Amino acid sequence: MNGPAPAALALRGLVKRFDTKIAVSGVDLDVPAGSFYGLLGPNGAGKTTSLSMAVGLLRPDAGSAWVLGHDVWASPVQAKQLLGVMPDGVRLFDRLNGAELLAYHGLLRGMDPAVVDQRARELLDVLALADAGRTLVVDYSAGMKKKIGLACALLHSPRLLVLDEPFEAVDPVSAALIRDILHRYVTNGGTVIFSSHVMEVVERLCSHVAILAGGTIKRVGTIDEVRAGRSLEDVFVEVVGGRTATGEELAWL
Ligand SMILES: Nc1ncnc2c1ncn2[C@@H]1O[C@H](COP(=O)(O)OP(=O)(O)OP(=O)(O)O)[C@@H](O)[C@H]1O
Repeated sequence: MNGPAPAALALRGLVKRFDTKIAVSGVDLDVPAGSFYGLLGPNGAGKTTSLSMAVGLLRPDAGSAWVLGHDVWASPVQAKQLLGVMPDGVRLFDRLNGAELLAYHGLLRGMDPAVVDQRARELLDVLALADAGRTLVVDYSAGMKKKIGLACALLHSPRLLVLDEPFEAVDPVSAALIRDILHRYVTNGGTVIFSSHVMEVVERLCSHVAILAGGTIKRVGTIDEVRAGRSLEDVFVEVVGGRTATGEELAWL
């Protein structure tokens, strides 16, 4: 291939409107291959909407998304082969147990059943889900659902992982486990982008960060570029704009 290697994920002019609400209003982003990318933003910033459009789960009103040079909407099969996704909320076939869910994912992707079986066992073991045995995913705790979602995203060994709030509702031990797995994945050449509200997680893990607020990217770059000698939290609060209680409110409380 000539020219520079394509970004692992490139977003151009993504727009999404829900009725009168403009959730995302022109998001451009380049996630370099091999980066660990944090997408920070307050509640309602448009993180889930942007990531859903980026991976082919939600059709944009305008704009486009490419995964390693493949247009997600024009060439979905090529793009999705390279992509592992952990969506927000529970979009899992949850009337299956963990092993069945992974088998189902693997077979949907056309993987060799023996490979699926071996990888599923390893993933359940590493993510400490093997003990859940025949428990249905619907009966998993919130943290266990995050972990089985991550296992589904990793099963086919994708080049790019897109994770919506992977650390939410996860206990510290499981969070450390997920961090280790993602760190190893990036060290071995993978690329991760994940959304979060948690500065420390992003500051600790990520090489790059984008701050999204009100449906647009407000800051973007390497962690050091965005921090510019300050804490990420200070930059975030400045960008997003804080609201402080004056003491007048909630006087009845
Ligand atoms: N299906 C929908 N219908 C109507 N409005 C929606 C829909 N999905 C999202 N929105 C609105 O779009 C905006 C962005 O939502 P989004 O879920 O992308 O934010 P977010 O940054 O992921 O927030 P959070 O951190 O709280 O998960 C919000 O105002 C939300 O109410």
